[in-house]
Amino acid sequence: MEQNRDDKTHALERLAELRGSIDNIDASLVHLLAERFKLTERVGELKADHGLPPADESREARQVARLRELAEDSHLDPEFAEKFLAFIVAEVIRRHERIAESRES
Ligand SMILES: O=C(O)C(=O)C[C@]1(C(=O)O)C=C[C@@H](O)C=C1
Repeated sequence: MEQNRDDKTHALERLAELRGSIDNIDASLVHLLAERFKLTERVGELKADHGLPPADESREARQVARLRELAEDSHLDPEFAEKFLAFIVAEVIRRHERIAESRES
């Protein structure tokens, strides 16, 4: 009984420790994403100013191939890495389109 309580206390301590590290990683992800969106904002402005299309499928294909390889090397599911990139890129394209529209009006 006493042993069970010790085990559980230990497990809860370990859980809090792991969650602390997860929180740090989540913070890094948010910071990295914010930096990425700052850069893509500049890309969107450049594209709009020079009449370039918001999306570039050949660039995306190269990014997907590269990320899938990196994911495999890091033991991350490449399907997940691809979906994650697609989710971000879709939002970037939406923002590029908005910038282009605002230049037109
Ligand atoms: O590199 C570009 O041309 C971008 O607009 C950036 C970006 C990206 O988020 O990485 C977004 C849209 C394009 O289809 C390809 C890549």
